[in-house]
Amino acid sequence: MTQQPAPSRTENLNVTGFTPLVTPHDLKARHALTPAAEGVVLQGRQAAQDILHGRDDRLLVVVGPCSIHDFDQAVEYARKLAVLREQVRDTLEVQMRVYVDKPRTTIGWRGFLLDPDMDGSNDMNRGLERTREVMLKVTEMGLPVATELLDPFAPQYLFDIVSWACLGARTTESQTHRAMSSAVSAPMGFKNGTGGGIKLAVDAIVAASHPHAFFTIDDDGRACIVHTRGNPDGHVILRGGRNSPNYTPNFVKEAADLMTAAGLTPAVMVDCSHANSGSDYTRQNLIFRDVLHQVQAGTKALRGVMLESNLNAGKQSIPRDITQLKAGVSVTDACIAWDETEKLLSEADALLKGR
Ligand SMILES: O=C[C@H](O)[C@H](O)COP(=O)(O)O
Ligand SMILES: C=C(OP(=O)(O)O)C(=O)O
Repeated sequence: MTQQPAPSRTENLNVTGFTPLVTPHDLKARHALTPAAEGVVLQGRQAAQDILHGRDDRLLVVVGPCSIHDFDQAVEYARKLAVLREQVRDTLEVQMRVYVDKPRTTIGWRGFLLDPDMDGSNDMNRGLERTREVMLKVTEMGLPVATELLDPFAPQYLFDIVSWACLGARTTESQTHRAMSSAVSAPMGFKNGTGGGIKLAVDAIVAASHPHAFFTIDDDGRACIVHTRGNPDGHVILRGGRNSPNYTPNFVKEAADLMTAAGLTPAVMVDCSHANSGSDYTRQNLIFRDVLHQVQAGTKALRGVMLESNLNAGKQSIPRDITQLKAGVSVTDACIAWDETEKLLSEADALLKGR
């Protein structure tokens, strides 16, 4: 039940209501991590850590929809990706983008976690429930879950299921998000800023690798101070900037050099979408192939690649009547289709086997 704020002349002037949220404990009790799912989470984290620290020379591939908006379609995608993951596992560690909390340039739909009914009702209790269910389902198929860390309380509800996480271009410089990253149990990628700044991503990795204390909630939903150890598994994600893409060898070297200068093991992932593709999904394959050639040429710092992919290609705007949505098509950034995804990952596998 949403409650109106108490009348005051100085606070809550722009607040229209407070709705209680389920506690992390209750949600996890209803949708518990099974031993099989826990095994997948731990193996996914270990594989990503080994790749990022150079103990495993496979390529970490974070691939999947720009955003999840339909439970069944996400599961259908995961079913296909789980099969492909097994086929290419000698050369690629494939993890699925299960992105549910979307940062926006200005305004727009905020994702399955915050508005699962896509109608502005913002039923976040249902969003938490459905997100936990979909993440568990994907993991139980043997597929590690990769996601973006955005809402400050969301990790308490979901991150026991996450194998890899990242800070997006709009939050890499945020103190709150850097401190939150220091608590995350999974390896974390840090995107360069929307302006193209790579140094700020390296600064974020350094910040997140140190202990912090910050405001959050505990498992019982009580406000608390959390004290963290620091996250030792940070890496840079090059996603392009306002003025140019940044997937080419000179930018990969710049990122690696900045990491080395900061005392970090150089570890770089290239995002084939966003400003690297100029948001044109038909260009993702060009960037992906360029990354493969850099890896093949021996660029050790290049350890990962990200693709935005869905069942079907392109994107659609969200219609007023959501029953009119086209199945398997992104409602945020445009994605490559499943067939192209399968082709690109198989091609990468064949190429890297020949190394
Ligand atoms: O990946 C998604 C988008 O690039 C990011 O969330 C910003 O989206 P917007 O510019 O459509 O708001
Ligand atoms: C929002 C995303 O990317 P970026 O932060 O690079 O815009 C994303 O990967 O979904």
